Amino acid sequence: MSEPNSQKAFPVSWEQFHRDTRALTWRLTAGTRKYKAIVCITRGGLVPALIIARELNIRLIDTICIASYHDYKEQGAAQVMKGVGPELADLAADGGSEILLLDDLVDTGKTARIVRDMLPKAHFATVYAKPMGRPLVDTYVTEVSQDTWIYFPWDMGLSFQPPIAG
Ligand SMILES: O=P(O)(O)OC[C@H]1O[C@H](OP(=O)(O)OP(=O)(O)O)[C@H](O)[C@@H]1O
Ligand SMILES: O=c1[nH]c(=O)c2nc[nH]c2[nH]1
Ligand SMILES: [Mg+2]
Repeated sequence: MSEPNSQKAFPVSWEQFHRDTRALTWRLTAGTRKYKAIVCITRGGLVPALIIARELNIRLIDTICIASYHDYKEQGAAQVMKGVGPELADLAADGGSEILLLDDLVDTGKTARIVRDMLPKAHFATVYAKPMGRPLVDTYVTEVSQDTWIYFPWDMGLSFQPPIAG
C-alpha cells in the first residue's frame, strides 16, 4: 500500500525502532533454530539487520536488493536488482534453512512473496506487520491496521507541530 491511501499514522522513533527490533530478537531466540547468516531486504531491512546481527553475533550478512516502483495510487512492479551472493550459495542450496531473512515491515506481502520464493526455507522476520502480509511472516513484533502508514525514523526529521486545538 502506498502512503496517500493510508488514513492513520504510526510514527516510529529511532529509540522505539531499536527497542522493537530487540524485542524481535528475543522472540527469535525463544525458538531452537540457529542461523548462520542474515539476508536483509534493502533498504528498510538493513536497519534491523544491523541490530539483530549484533545481538545474535552473526557476521555473515547479505542483501536482496528490490526496487518497488510506486505510482500515486498503488505499488507498481517490483524488480530484483540483486539476489543472494555466491558466498551464501551453500546456505541457500537447501532453500535457506539456516538463513534469517529480515525486513522492516510487511504490508501487502508483495515483497515477502518474492523473497520467500527465493529462499523458501529461510525464517522470515519483520519488526512490523499489516494484516495482508502477516501470513507470510514467521515472526514479527507489532501489528498495525492495513490503513496505517508506518513512518520510519530514517524518513523523518524534526518539524513544527501545530497545536492540537488549532
Ligand atoms: O509488503 P509490501 O507491500 O511489499 O511492502 C513492504 C515493503 O515496502 C517497503 O520497502 P520499499 O519497497 O518502500 O523500499 P525501501 O525498503 O527501499 O524503502 C518495506 O521496507 C518493505 O520492504
Ligand atoms: O515507510 C513505509 N511505511 C509503510 O507503512 C509502508 N508500507 C509499504 N511500504 C512502506 N514504507
Ligand atoms: Mg523495503
